[in-house]
Amino acid sequence: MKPFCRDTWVEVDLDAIRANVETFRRHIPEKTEIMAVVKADGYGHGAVQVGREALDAGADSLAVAMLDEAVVLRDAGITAPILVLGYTPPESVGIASKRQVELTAYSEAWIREADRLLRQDQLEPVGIHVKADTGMGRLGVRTTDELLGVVGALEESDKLRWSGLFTHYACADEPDDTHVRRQHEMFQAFLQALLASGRKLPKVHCCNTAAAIAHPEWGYDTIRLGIGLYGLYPSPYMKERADVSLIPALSLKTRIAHVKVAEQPITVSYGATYTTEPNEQVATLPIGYADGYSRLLSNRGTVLFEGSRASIIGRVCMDQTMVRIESGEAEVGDEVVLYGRQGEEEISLDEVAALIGTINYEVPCMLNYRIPKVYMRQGKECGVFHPLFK
Ligand SMILES: Cc1ncc(COP(=O)(O)O)cc1O
Repeated sequence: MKPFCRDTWVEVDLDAIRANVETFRRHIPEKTEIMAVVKADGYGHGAVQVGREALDAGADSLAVAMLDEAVVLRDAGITAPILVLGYTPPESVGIASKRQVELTAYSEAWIREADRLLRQDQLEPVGIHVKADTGMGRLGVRTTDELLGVVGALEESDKLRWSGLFTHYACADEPDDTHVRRQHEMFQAFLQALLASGRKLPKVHCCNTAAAIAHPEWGYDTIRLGIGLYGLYPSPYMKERADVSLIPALSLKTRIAHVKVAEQPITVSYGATYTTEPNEQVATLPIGYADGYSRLLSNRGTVLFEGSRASIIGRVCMDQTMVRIESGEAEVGDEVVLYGRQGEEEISLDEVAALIGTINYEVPCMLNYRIPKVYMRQGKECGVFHPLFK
């Protein structure tokens, strides 16, 4: 008995996750570790399941965006090092201490407040990765003086351990490498300033997927592997370079809920924006924009039925989508692929992203709590997780 009642599901191929980790393991220097980035519920693939698979496949640590995501991983029994990449309010530092999760910091005031709270509550020390803003314009120290001030404040605290130093590249996935090289030079200058001050460096990291592909020699102590872990390339340019061969891990599937043949023309969906030709086969699929399947695909997207494309007709609804079956006889219960492969055909996340005017990162992240995740290994189901029932 399936643990879910609507025949729409995400399928995650854990063999692909494993293969992608192994691909990057071979691509980067032997001394460089892999930090698997599983924020945003594993880019929509399931943070716990993907995190476990990545660690088992050779990743050394995990990274998330916020402390809450780290707590979910700890509650699931994951004991590997976890770094929170984003901002954590200082009043939450006690949770990081109790769950032994490392945090990102870049402000002296934050360091001093976090130190005060940890001392006040007599809690265990917390590992801190100092972030440098070398050109992302998001979080981080921007000058050597700021950096030395933050590191100095950490050294004065016996409740905060200086565990890392990192930066994030804004344009590593672009053909023109001027910006990323300028960022890397600035990061190297920060490292030199710290060494010149007589300090030993903690764990140093700067590479996201794109930088890891294009500049594996910049790996330092670890890369932060996000989109590549899921078998997706950071940009069309990076896909063309093809320095590494990645296997997409996610498919989105459903089963036909209703079929009709419109002998006479009928209009389809809200706004009656589509009128059928005589005798068109119209199938209704139990998925809509409330699942994170974009309404921008209305009258534009396609799905796969019996290995062929079927066009989305009319507007994508909150819970349902209609398609025109172009070949074959559709029946209720027949499987349809919305993202992924069926036979020789494939609807990639890159294609869907281009259709709706975004990047491949966003497409799986949009899929939400209403869609259960089915995990596959060697072509067989090995687990199901339904956020609705957790
Ligand atoms: C700070 C930080 N680091 C790393 C990543 C992963 O990037 P990719 O998904 O492009 O690999 C994201 C991020 O926000």
